[in-house]
Amino acid sequence: MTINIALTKGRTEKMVLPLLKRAGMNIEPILNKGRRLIFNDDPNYHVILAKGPDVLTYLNGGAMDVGIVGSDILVEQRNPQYDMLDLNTGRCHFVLASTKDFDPGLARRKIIATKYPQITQDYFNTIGEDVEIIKIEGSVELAPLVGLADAIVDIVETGDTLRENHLQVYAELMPVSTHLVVNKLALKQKQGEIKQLLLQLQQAMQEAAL
Ligand SMILES: Nc1ncnc2c1ncn2[C@@H]1O[C@H](COP(=O)(O)OP(=O)(O)OP(=O)(O)O)[C@@H](O)[C@H]1O
Ligand SMILES: O=P(O)(O)OC[C@H]1O[C@H](OP(=O)(O)OP(=O)(O)O)[C@H](O)[C@@H]1O
Repeated sequence: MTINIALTKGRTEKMVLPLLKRAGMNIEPILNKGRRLIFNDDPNYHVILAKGPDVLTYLNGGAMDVGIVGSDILVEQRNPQYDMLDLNTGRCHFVLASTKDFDPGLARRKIIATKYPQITQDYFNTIGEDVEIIKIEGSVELAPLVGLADAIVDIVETGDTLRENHLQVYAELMPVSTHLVVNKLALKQKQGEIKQLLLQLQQAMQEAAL
């Protein structure tokens, strides 16, 4: 049976494709995709390219069997499917960051800007602090610089974006990496095929580490 895979397009796609190739998938059509979004060339694997948050929507709706998506999105959306494998790519982490003059002990209720309101709420619940959260869609680093927020919760990889915008880290939250998730029903119906894919990916990861 064909496995239907929803792959997060953009950054995740670029990082994961070499691993999928190593695992035996023909990634040429995706590399030369133009504006195509569906790849049915291989009878074993059909691949769609979607935005990260939508990858889970396709899985939850039963339209896709397998999703390849960042753990940031899995945590933010409270992923109800099976988280089967950490693909060990897309490694970065969440931080609380702000300008150098930010006072973490500020007496009033802080305003925090983020693309990830749930993760931010969870963090401040854990440390027992009540904050106002403003949802931002991108370039979150702008918010404390222009006075929209006191601080941000965002992803950091190299730290270049923080550095070049004169922001600093005040707390490290949690690590992030790309994961493979499987729709619960699909795992029952296509158990053999999905286990085989997991095995191939694990082997490919081991080879890549050598
Ligand atoms: N700086 C980073 N370094 C490594 N991985 C990252 C970084 N930023 C985000 N990621 C991971 O890559 C996934 C996709 O990144 P992101 O949401 O930035 O999309 P994108 O491909 O840049 O496209 P767009 O910003 O247009 O939505 C995230 O869900 C996260 O898991
Ligand atoms: O530590 P760095 O290596 O600089 O990476 C961190 C940046 O990468 C992500 O943004 P992205 O490039 O996805 O753009 P966005 O602001 O539109 O989300 C993240 O939100 C940071 O802004």
